Amino acid sequence: MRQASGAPAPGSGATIFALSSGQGRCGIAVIRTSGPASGHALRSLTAPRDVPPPRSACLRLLSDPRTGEPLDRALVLWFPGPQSFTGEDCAEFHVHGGPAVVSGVLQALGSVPGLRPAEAGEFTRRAFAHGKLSLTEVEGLADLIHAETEAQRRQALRQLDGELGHLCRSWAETLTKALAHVEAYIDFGEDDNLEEGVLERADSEVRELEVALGAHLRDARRGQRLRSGAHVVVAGPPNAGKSSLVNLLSRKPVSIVSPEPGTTRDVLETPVDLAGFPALLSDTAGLREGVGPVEQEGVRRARERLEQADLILAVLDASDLASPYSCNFLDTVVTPAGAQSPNGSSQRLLLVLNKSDLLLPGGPEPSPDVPPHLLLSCLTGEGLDGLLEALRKELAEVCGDPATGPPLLTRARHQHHLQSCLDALGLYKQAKDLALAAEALRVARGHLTRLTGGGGTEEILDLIFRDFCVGK
Ligand SMILES: Nc1nc2c(ncn2[C@@H]2O[C@H](COP(=O)(O)OP(=O)(O)OP(=O)(O)O)[C@@H](O)[C@H]2O)c(=O)[nH]1
Ligand SMILES: [K+]
Ligand SMILES: [Mg+2]
Repeated sequence: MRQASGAPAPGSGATIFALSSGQGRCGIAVIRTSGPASGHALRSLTAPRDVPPPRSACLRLLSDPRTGEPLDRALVLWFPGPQSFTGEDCAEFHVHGGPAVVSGVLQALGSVPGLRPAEAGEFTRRAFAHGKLSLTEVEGLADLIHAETEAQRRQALRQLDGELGHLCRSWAETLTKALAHVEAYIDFGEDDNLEEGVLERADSEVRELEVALGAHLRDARRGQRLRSGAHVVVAGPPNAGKSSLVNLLSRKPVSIVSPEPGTTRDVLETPVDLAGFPALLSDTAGLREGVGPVEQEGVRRARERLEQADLILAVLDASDLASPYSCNFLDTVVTPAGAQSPNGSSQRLLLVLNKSDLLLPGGPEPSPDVPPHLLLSCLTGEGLDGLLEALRKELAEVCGDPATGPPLLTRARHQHHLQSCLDALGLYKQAKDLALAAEALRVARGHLTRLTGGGGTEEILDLIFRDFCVGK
């Protein structure tokens, strides 16, 4: 059973209607209604004037109830509540997608007593209010509508399927059990009939939960990257072909390419779908010292951007590996990235040797002492498939792979509640008496419940539903 939210949908009672498919000329447009007058609206617009059997499409003539003027011949569907998306009586009109038909049907619906146009996200908000969707599922639905890459779509579908919600509810159950043990001890502590070791059991449940929450919080950055894009920074010495690579990966001429070293100076950012993952790709100035002030500023910005990168795409000219610029780049960027930092993490980096077309066919390996790398020619496109496959693997690490990994925390809100839950568990461990310990467990459980939407405040609901379009 899902948790129904405490908050009723604003204005529930009215029957709402909206165009649910996209705006503009299209083959079929879907208009839907939700609320108690849906059946009446169906009967008012259609001939014959009966509601069709539940959940099956029927062809009907639609006409304006005020004038009797025919509007369209359309498929209509009847979803009596509670077995509908919102949980209320719903009707759908699948009309021909011309603007005149759509506006005619919308105006006709507006003339039916008890009907009014829906606000943004109002259908979903009603579904939430009737316990059809939890808050994390609502967020999954919003993400699904906005998903632009395959990985985002998978992640959103998993969240819509309720995975994160299930996990939170199972964690909340663990806390309920621990709380029951503590309360039993408070009530019957002196009683001989009480099983041995109840408090120890509560302690060990809390410890296991702390480990699970900690692991998810460490993963939180990945879920957010998957929602908003990983930062991939293309860097290398001048003229290595960085801008050529950015243009190749983004499939458009984002950056100026020229034989002149020092062409790119500013950091140029472009959002791209990289092997199914969302990324923000940055082109940067070629790294070299001893040049004019403008280029030097470009180099400073490039270095700054490198520090913030989730993944560095390091580019060298395969035919120019022995040059001082190439050697310096290997020493100052590529080699340090491979080394582990004191906190155990290492900077992710893919090394690409570009301009492979300039190497002699069948010639020797360009440089056996260069760290692991991929060969590529931006000119001929050779090696691009291998690079995309390598990027897919790296980005699956950076963003988390929605095909296999645990459900990700995609929003700061999720992270906040899990962290607060963990903080409350810390208070449980320090509690000086059992009453305080029990209270800490209640606070911890409250955060898990709020994550899935139980007792959500109006402001949070407004924030989440604001992302939706009208008709959803
Ligand atoms: N033969 C060959 N030439 C390439 C290849 N990729 C890029 N070039 C050429 O190399 C030159 C430099 O390319 P850019 O993409 O401007 O290099 P960059 O690293 O962005 O250069 P800066 O912004 O000046 O640091 C241009 O003349 C490109 O046409 C390649 O795969 N093979
Ligand atoms: K150049
Ligand atoms: Mg460039």
